[in-house]
Amino acid sequence: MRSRKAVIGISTCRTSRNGNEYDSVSRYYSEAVAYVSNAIPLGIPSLGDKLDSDELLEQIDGLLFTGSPSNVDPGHYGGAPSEQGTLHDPARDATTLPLIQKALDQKIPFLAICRGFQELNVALGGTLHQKVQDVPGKMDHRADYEAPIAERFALAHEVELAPAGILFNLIGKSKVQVNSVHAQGVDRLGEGLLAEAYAPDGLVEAVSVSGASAFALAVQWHPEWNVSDNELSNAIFSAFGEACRERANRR
Ligand SMILES: N[C@@H](CCC(=O)NCCCC(=O)O)C(=O)O
Repeated sequence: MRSRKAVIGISTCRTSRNGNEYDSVSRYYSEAVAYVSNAIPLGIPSLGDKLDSDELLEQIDGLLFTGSPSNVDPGHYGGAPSEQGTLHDPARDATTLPLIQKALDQKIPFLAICRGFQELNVALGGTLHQKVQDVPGKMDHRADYEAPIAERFALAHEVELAPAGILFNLIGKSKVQVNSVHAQGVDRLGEGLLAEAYAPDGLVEAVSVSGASAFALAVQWHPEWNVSDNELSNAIFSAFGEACRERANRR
């Protein structure tokens, strides 16, 4: 019997333009899912508790939680109120934070990237530095938003992969270069999260979920960018796609 392609739900960001509101996702995530994970990408509207997530999760084989310029509202982790003018996305928070816990409970494979990595940490009770660059001893992990996108997502610093971790086992290397487009970062790790990679300043840059029954990996950097030209990025989306395909062919 022909093996069925997996369907992978992708988080969306609520954005406003010309008085209208959109649920949007960057094409780089959709393309990485379609071309490297070899799956069907499907945007999940940020409908919060109006989304029938139980019904949705019965019809998909994996979840991708994407990056976003917006910040997780610090109210979700007991953080101080954000600086005036900070971009938030309450519709996205209300959709992804409960969905992450359901994915873990229902053993649905997921990959979380940048904001998605931070959402996983918060969903499991962890906290965030709101401005990593202002934390003594930490690097500035931001990118220049005025620069062309290829510069914004260029490789920026090294990360060290945890020995015998998921990422190390994917490529058999202990150090790799990654891009860096974030101002927030993990402060206290959420319950059950295992550090998979560290930046030179000690910031946790990737995690997995201890005892997870399905693929559950989150990275602070952007493997969807130049996914085919980067060994680790390609391995991440390939392994994620395989995990989702296995679920698809069990369903
Ligand atoms: N806003 C958070 C999360 C950062 C993040 O997801 N960056 C990727 C942005 C991609 C894009 O510009 O579309 C933080 O600053 O840490």
